[in-house]
Amino acid sequence: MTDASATDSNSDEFDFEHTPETDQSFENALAKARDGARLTVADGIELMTTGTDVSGIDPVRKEQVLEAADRRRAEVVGDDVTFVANLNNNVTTACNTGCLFCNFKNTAHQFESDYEGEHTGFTKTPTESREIVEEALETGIYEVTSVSGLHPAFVLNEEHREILETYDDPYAEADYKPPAAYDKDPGTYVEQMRAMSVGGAHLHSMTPEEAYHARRGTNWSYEDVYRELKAAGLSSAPGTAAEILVPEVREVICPGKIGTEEWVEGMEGAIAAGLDVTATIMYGHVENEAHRVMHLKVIRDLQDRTGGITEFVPLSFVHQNTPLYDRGLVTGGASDDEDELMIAVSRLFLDNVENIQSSWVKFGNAKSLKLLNCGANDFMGTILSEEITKRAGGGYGEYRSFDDYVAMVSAIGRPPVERSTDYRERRRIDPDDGPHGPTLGPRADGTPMLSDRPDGTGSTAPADD
Ligand SMILES: C[S@@+](CC[C@H](N)C(=O)[O-])C[C@H]1O[C@@H](n2cnc3c(N)ncnc32)[C@H](O)[C@@H]1O
Ligand SMILES: Nc1c(NC[C@H](O)[C@H](O)[C@H](O)CO)[nH]c(=O)[nH]c1=O
Ligand SMILES: N[C@@H](Cc1ccc(O)cc1)C(=O)O
Ligand code: SF4
Repeated sequence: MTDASATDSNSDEFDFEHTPETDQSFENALAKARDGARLTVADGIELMTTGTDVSGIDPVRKEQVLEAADRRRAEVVGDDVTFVANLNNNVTTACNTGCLFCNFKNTAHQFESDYEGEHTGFTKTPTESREIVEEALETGIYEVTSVSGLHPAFVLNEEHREILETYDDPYAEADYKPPAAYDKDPGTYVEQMRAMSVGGAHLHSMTPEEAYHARRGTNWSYEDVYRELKAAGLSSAPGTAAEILVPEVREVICPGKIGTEEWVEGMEGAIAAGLDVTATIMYGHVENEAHRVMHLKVIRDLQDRTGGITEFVPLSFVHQNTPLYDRGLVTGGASDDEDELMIAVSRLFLDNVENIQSSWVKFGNAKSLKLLNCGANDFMGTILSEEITKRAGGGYGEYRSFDDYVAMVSAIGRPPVERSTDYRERRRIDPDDGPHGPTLGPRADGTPMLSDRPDGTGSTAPADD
């Protein structure tokens, strides 16, 4: 068996049980993919590696996989390229979980009132979150995505706080410290949900990891927690915190995070509470292709059981400023070939998930457009602000206007389509009838976004590539 692993990491060091080796042949796997047959994990590994019988990525085979995925995309969702008018609002960077791929967080002790050093993190009160959303609503956005660090003062509600305060040593036992210990109070999760679900905006928030934090130290079910959040204004939940849903990889990159089974339990709880969810994979670090496909299997099984996943988002690891890179555990992120195959095999393997996203914040304009021809059909959203990728060293900017979107999508000959978060509402945009602005939200009247940004940057996307 040759080394078919293409990941730019020192993965030999990890001595993983799962390696990209199969008894299947690439040709068989490709034939099954072309026929629309359900793929096994072995099939997926063959496609992801372009065959475990060859070393590295075979360019001819890669094109065959991409073509099969592009064709499947056209059959399943047609040619439309969808995107959403949204705002990203991260509430706090305080977090003690210590994931080694993450440079978004700042350890929470730095936020304590008596801390004397400097740090670059932030916490927003519910009132501040509301003001940020209110201001963004004026640009026509109709979705707020909010993911945050697990601040020790964050609790679901006052009842949760009372339970945590009964512990002898709440910080050691349940990562809880009262707001009085900190410079700034993030309030409760319920208060933040109420604050951000203003003006008819769709609130997309509370990853399974955040939901875990919102029930820590209690025996509450994920479903009950998500019900409470939904009653406070939550509309759907992001399936991040997934990273790679294989225990031997999580042990290396995020030993402090919930495990694979608990992530699945969290997602099922959200769906049982009546929320749509998304699902993600964060790849291109220490994992190999077998892990990537095993992850896809976890997602496909979850979708078979629930039908609750609206989209799948492959997030390519941004390595520059992360502990994984600093400590020499990886030497870079995924290659272009790996990004293309990740999107294509997601499309082919996830036969029960309609929408596959190409994320410009991770790939930049040129590559994310290419990926729309490798199996992806969704092109993310305007976001207006971005901290996670930026702090990790990503350089593709923090927003795209509708004019940017229409220009980019038209340039590859596909129809630009504005969508709601749940994909139920759609509007095809006439590229010749500009300037373009969102129309689906309560305050979205078609006025172009970002024409009067306070920093004067206007609506031009950064020239990233
Ligand atoms: C930063 S966390 C915030 C929400 C919450 N703390 C959690 O972990 O679910 C959101 C996601 O960002 C992604 N992320 C973090 N650092 C990244 C990096 N360097 N490259 C790519 N994605 C990253 C991970 O997939 C992570 O689950
Ligand atoms: N809403 C989407 C985002 N938002 C930005 C993220 O919250 C985040 O900052 C970053 O992606 C961290 O991994 N990003 C997407 O890639 N896709 C979305 O739909
Ligand atoms: N990792 C990102 C990206 C993302 C957000 C929302 C999604 O539905 C999908 C992906 C986040 O946690 O915010
Ligand atoms: S990924 Fe989330 S949980 Fe992990 S350190 Fe970053 S903010 Fe904290």
